[in-house]
Amino acid sequence: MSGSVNGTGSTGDTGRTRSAGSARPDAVRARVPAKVNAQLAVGGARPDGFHDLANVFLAVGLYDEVTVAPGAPGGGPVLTCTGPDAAQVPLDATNLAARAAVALADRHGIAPDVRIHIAKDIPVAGGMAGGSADGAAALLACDTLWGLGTPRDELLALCADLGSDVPFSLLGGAALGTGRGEQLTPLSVGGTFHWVFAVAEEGLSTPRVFQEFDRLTAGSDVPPPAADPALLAALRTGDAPALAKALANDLQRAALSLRPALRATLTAGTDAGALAALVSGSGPTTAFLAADAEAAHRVAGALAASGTCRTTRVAASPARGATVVADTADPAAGTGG
Ligand SMILES: C[C@](O)(CO)[C@H](O)COP(=O)(O)OP(=O)(O)OC[C@H]1O[C@@H](n2ccc(N)nc2=O)[C@H](O)[C@@H]1O
Ligand SMILES: Nc1ncnc2c1ncn2[C@@H]1O[C@H](COP(=O)(O)OP(=O)(O)OP(=O)(O)O)[C@@H](O)[C@H]1O
Repeated sequence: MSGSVNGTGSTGDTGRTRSAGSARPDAVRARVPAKVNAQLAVGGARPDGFHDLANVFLAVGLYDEVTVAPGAPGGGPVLTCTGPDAAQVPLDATNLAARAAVALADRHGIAPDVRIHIAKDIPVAGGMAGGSADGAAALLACDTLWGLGTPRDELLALCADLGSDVPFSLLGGAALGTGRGEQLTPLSVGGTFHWVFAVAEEGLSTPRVFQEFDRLTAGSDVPPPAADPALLAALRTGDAPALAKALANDLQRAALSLRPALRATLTAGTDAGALAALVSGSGPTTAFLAADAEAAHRVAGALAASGTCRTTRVAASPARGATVVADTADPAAGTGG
């Protein structure tokens, strides 16, 4: 699939365009992980429509790869995407990877003429920050392609403008997100956690799930969100059974209200021996913490056989944030996917 996006500053606006350096690579590929929310504490709706969060992000080893290469002058970002869910990925200006390229180019006064290929392995609209991941990866890859050397804190600020989950996709590892989730404090993780993800037949819209949260909590006192010290200690010590006890997602009730069938998936995973089961972020992907890698594969097999999900994935955490994995020196870094 491919699509053309005419981004800001891409239509021959030479007054704002400068050469961004000489020794630039022909193509740059960045790898970026999905996330699971070990804790998602949600406060009441703010005047701007967002919700304050205490969001304990954990990057998991399921990856998209975003490759960028110079595009036709004046053409703006042109997108292609491959992978099992590629048909659900928009290839126009709304794609977070295209928005990231345009935002970075605008910041530096250059033209966002770039070909962007997304090799998508993260489930789409699954509460695993797949679009956010592509935004962070495209930002990093374009920064390298264009030789800009944008400081890390500026990249993180650009990420925050793109979406609440995007800064964490750049950072990776584990972090507490406050504000709307974009203000990050890195957390230490003392071991490897093994997860199974059950991917649902159809995605859920994140704004729709927050709306349902508001509907379900209307008239009740929503306490200010706070990170659970027991959960942070479990992460720090790499204690899977303790983490299992502390996992919590305030959006779970809303996701289950919109998609009651997810209850059967959660039950199938715990019946199969998962230490804990919860909805991942806004869902509908469900996440299962397993005692070790072998147990994770057992739980995945049982979930697949249960008929309560479309597919299952096994992944470990923590994982590195968006990382450049290849540039022009690697001929495999082309955009053909
Ligand atoms: C559910 C999570 O994935 C948990 O990590 C995130 O909070 C969602 O992050 P995201 O997809 O990057 O969301 P954004 O693109 O920033 O916002 C999409 C929509 O989700 C709702 N939203 C998002 C984040 C937040 N803290 N409060 C909200 O109410 C708003 O309706 C917003 O318009
Ligand atoms: N690069 C992208 N990949 C996937 N979806 C994208 C992308 N850019 C924009 N979108 C749009 O974003 C919507 C949400 O997709 P995404 O995979 O990011 O959901 P999500 O994982 O539930 O997000 P989050 O966990 O951050 O709330 C999709 O339905 C799609 O229309």
